[in-house]
Amino acid sequence: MSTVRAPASNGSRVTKPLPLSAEHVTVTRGGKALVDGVSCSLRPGTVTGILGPNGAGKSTLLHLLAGVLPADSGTVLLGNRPLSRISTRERARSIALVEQSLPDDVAQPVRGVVALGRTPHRSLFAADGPADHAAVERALAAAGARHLAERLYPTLSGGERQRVQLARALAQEPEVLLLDEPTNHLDAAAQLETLDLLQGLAAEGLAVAAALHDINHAAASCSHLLLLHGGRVAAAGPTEEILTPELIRRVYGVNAVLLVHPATGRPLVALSRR
Ligand SMILES: Nc1ncnc2c1ncn2[C@@H]1O[C@H](COP(=O)(O)OP(=O)(O)OP(=O)(O)O)[C@@H](O)[C@H]1O
Repeated sequence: MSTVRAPASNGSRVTKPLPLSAEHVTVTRGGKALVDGVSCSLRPGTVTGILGPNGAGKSTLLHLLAGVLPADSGTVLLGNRPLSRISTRERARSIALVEQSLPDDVAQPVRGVVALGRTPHRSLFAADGPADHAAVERALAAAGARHLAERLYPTLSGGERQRVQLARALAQEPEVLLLDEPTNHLDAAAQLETLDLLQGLAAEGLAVAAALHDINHAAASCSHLLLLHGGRVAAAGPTEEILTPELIRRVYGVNAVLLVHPATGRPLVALSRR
């Protein structure tokens, strides 16, 4: 992937990025709370790792934060405005979501798929303008997908589709980037590149949150963690303050030894069943 070019690098954003926060949000299905009274805040300049075992509520929380799933109770706020009172189009100019399951029925060349990210910035029937083309090229480069631009999307591998969906989200030029398991499908080098990209985007002012299964990916690259367990917040805060063997044992039911990565100085977790 090439050097990060932040979505704001064209100078088009003049307003200060806004935090996205959830206040006591709950979603219930069939009498079960999938997300149960969760409060959290994603601040500009941070990368929050959303962790938790299978079924903990990570994807559901991301959908709530993206505004694609309404809460049964509680509120999601962009700045101080409830997301429920912001139009879909305006919301899509501020918040981008990269889903866990990647669409496979998009019979378009990759550049066209990435250009879908420009939809909220264009008037209804207008063609893409020079600013749209530039944003698409920047996004392709940042996501390491420029070499795929002429390919037909359905012919791509899972990892290649992952990069393209990330590029589509970047082309949206969001203030808040939400990702559901963004390192899924990716090889080791591409995983690290993606995590670096997320840190780079945060450094340039975005609020980034990613649901992750790899605790070491989160420990290495997230400034903040939100651990979910049974739909509730088990712990939240700066990574180095809250990541402890006790917390990992409580949430995942496995033993952990907390080390320091010899090359990066970041926390490194060695897991074992006993
Ligand atoms: N529409 C639904 N109706 C009933 N239960 C649902 C529905 N959608 C999700 N669930 C359940 O809600 C819980 C939380 O799901 P969610 O996908 O948010 O978890 P997750 O932490 O992202 O899991 P994973 O790590 O496996 O992707 C799971 O137990 C899931 O089976």
